[in-house]
Amino acid sequence: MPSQKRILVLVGASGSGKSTVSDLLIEKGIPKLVTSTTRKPRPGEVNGIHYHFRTIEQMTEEPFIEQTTYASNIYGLSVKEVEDKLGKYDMVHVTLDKNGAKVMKEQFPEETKIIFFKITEQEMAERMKKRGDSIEAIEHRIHFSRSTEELEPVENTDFVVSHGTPEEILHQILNEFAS
Ligand SMILES: Nc1nc2c(ncn2[C@@H]2O[C@H](COP(=O)(O)OP(=O)(O)O)[C@@H](O)[C@H]2O)c(=O)[nH]1
Ligand SMILES: Nc1ncnc2c1ncn2[C@@H]1O[C@H](COP(=O)(O)OP(=O)(O)O)[C@@H](O)[C@H]1O
Repeated sequence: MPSQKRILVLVGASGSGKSTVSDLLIEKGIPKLVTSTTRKPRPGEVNGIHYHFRTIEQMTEEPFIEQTTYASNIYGLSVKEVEDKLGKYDMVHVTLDKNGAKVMKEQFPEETKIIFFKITEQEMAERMKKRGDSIEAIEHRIHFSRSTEELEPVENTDFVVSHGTPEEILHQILNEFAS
């Protein structure tokens, strides 16, 4: 029998709107798989809600489905997070880079739906500026996304979102996957 469970994987460059849409999905009752990172919290980010903020040592202390290094920080999705939330809910979402999306498609081929947030380099810079990122952080991220072709859709993308307000994008996603 086909699995009824769904994992919506949000992928896109820095500033493409993943976190904004993630917050709206949570409001709609579609919980987030909270990943772990060694990155420092941004203003307003809460430990356990936006990320589990960890030291490098702590990233070796539990099993992970996958880990990636992105712009000099380590990120990872723990086995516990997936087991706990997928056990409780039919649909969850998670924000990952392209490496993480690939692993999820391999590990959970039936459940995983990859949603790619398309954005131009100019929009990316403007959005990060609006979010309050420093010039150094913006330049570092842009350089990184050029070198990793992050602005190009990832392999096995199921759905591409590009234009619209965060609310419009939310509705596109719900129409596609929550009906
Ligand atoms: N593979 C993988 N990627 C992650 C994980 N957690 C977050 N990411 C991705 O890491 C990248 C950097 O995230 P973040 O530092 O929050 O920066 P942002 O994209 O500017 O919001 C984004 O592409 C996230 O989707 C994870 O556990 N595994
Ligand atoms: N669809 C959108 N249109 C215009 N601005 C947006 C949109 N989505 C997000 N933003 C703004 O762009 C900035 C970066 O968004 P964010 O969700 O933090 O991106 P990401 O998580 O992909 O790095 C924020 O200031 C946010 O308010």
